[in-house]
Amino acid sequence: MSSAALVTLRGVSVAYGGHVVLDAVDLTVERGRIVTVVGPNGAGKSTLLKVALGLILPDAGMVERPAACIGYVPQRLQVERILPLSVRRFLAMGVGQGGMNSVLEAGLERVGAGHVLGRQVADLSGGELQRVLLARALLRKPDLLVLDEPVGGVDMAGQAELYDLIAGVARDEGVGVLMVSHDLHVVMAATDEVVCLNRHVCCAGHPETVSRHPEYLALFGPRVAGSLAIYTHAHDHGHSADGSILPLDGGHRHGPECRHG
Ligand SMILES: Nc1ncnc2c1ncn2[C@@H]1O[C@H](COP(=O)(O)OP(=O)(O)OP(=O)(O)O)[C@@H](O)[C@H]1O
Repeated sequence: MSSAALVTLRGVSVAYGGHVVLDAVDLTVERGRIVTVVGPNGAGKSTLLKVALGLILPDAGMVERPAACIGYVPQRLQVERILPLSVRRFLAMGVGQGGMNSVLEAGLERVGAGHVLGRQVADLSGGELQRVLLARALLRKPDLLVLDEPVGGVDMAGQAELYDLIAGVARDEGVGVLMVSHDLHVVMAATDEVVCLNRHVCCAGHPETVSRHPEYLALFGPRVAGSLAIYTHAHDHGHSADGSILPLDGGHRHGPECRHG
């Protein structure tokens, strides 16, 4: 495993009741890199993220997770709708010590949701909730962000803003990002590597290369795939010529509060 790796999966397989949903999957997320997993419904994308997070143990293969702190935005939040829980409290629970109002407010401002601090989580719109979840993940100051369709329910302008924010966090703070997305058009512009998953890894690599791969074309069709190239652009994430990136200092720390500094 490279010294910049935050999480590495090798030969990971998962089956539910004898039904294989992940088959010999390899994946690495390095510091400062954005890896986006695409694939049809039921392809195993969320399962893959949960394996990377350690929430599901694989039936075969291995997972190494040297990331010190992980921020996770799940696909769906299981909030008890009748449980009174303010956004302020919800964010404070996520960051533990140091959850001062001003810090929480700044965290919300960053994702364009400064106005919801005093609201109840249950009353948020879908797009507002996604922004709050992203703010909560970022407030932890993670070195690895795991995002399962992070902009679901967010309007188009907001989606582009949030993907820009995610790209900035990777570029400027060296955070590694593992993300699932259906927003293929938008996501291509904020991705270093695309992993096309359909139980197994069909193809993986630079967005433009993947968008021309026969297996990718077979899955998504030439119409979707053809339009992707328009949205791809080169990245300047400060990688060295051989693609290697800054090494990560070790340490393995989980739990609600992993804010550094
Ligand atoms: N706990 C579980 N028990 C049994 N089957 C499961 C379980 N979780 C997921 N599955 C099945 O595993 C397969 C992969 O599910 P997963 O949620 O990983 O797919 P996905 O690619 O994220 O799908 P989507 O794009 O629809 O969110 C699906 O067929 C799903 O029904």
